[in-house]
Amino acid sequence: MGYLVQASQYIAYTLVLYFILSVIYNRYFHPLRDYPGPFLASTTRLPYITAYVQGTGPQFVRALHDRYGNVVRIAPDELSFRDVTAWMEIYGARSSSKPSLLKDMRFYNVSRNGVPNLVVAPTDEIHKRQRRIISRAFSDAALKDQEPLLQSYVDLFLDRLDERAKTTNGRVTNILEWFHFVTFDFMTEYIFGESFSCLQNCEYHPWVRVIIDTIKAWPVISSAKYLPTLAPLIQIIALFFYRDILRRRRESFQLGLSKIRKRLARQESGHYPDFISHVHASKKIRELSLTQEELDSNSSFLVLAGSETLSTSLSGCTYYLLANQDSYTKLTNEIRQSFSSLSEISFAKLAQLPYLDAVINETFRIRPPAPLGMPRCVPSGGSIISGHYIPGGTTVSVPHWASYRSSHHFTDPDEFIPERWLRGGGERFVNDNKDILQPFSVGPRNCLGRSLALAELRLILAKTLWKFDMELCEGSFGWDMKQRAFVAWDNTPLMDGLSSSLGDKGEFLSRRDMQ
Ligand code: HEM
Repeated sequence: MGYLVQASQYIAYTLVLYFILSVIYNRYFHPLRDYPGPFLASTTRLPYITAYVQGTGPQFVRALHDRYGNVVRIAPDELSFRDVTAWMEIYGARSSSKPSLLKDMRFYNVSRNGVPNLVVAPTDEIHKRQRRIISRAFSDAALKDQEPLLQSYVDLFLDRLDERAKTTNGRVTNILEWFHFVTFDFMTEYIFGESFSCLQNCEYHPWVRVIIDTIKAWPVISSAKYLPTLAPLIQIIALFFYRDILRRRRESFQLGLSKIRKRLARQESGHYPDFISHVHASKKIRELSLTQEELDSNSSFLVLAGSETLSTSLSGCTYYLLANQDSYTKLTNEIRQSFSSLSEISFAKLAQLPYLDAVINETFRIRPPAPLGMPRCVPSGGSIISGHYIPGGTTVSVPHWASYRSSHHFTDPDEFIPERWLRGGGERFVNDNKDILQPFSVGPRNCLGRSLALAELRLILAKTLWKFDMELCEGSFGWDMKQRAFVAWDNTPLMDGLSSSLGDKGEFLSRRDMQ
């Protein structure tokens, strides 16, 4: 017994000594010692991790930039850059002699089967091969094929909302859920060849639910990688708090596998070419193929990447429009004056509505779907970023939310003002640094679904605003301030119990009087 007590004392002393020595090293001897940053964040990961786990990472990084300037040390081995030039220097393509900056895998997670999908492809070679195949399913030509499928889901979404509005006498609970239903239904049909029928059943499919729930477990999984000495302890805590989510995640991955295999067993797609038909077509090109395991890990990732980001953007757009009546009136006028029936609304025509795009851009700025910086590792030999020499091994990023909410880049950064994106939008905004806004990132690993995302956002938003009048219920004002941000926003009311979340108290809808 005494031996055990003595042993644990030694372990505790060793850990304390290790901690003190690493603090001294990080502050006075580390290659990043001269970069500005607060003492604690520069010497330990704890402030960063605490903010990340609490869902306040973006605010943490913004506060540090506001205090220390455009380059700040947010953790002992990590710098955050708030400069336009840093976008290309960190994420841009580099010459063949200079390898690109790889992703910091402490932040990212591989899929359940352990096989890297596109977003975590470990080398440029694997990434390039996977991207060439998968990009065929998200090309401009593919977008044309996607339109009728998406239109049919958006029409079902409107019908369902209409029924709901009538049966609840003009009140619908939680519009966010409905955005989840339509975006996940479309994406599961496109990727798996069959939808999970959330709209049909007016409820979440368990697969969709677990994908959304898992978002808040990510920081805890990452913490174990950031703090390897505490990893066993963190894993025990994670198992305790997230046991149910982790179990459901295992099951949902299996369901994803069975869906994709079922689709593969069918040679033909349904009415429209889907993801698998594009992947099959690429097999005709020599040396282009995905292994079965790569296909498995990519398909689940694509559904998440193509749905959660969109429901976040749609709920953000809806909230900011309803909280800013001027913008809401301008946009509904633009849409209702441009189309005399729902069936006229198309991808091509929507791309010509300037105020609609201004609203979408302003929502990306004020509430980017990916709120944090996407961290990259500087290769050995170092790199020049924003005019500074950055030693190899440093993690670097441009933080979306913190950069877009900076008064260094935008006039009245916390105000929702779509006019700043319009040509001739006003003297006030001539100095806005618009190039800093890169919600889809830049370079060879930028978002593959950008065109689909924009088309889908325009279509769902425009059709909804054309058909319905909407108003925000009293309790939903300030919804945006109450959301936690992890790798994505944790904006599901049921999950985090924020009863004042958008729509949770009955957010809108009276049917627009069309007759
Ligand atoms: C508003 C909507 C969206 C936003 C803001 C967004 C944003 C992003 C960002 C910032 C990245 C880079 C991630 C990183 O550097 O680690 C990314 C990657 C990616 N996104 Fe999106 N995304 C959106 C919608 C979509 C859609 C609809 C799809 C379609 C499935 C999609 C598919 C992808 C893929 C496949 C990647 C990985 C690309 C690669 O690594 O080569 N995204 N997205």
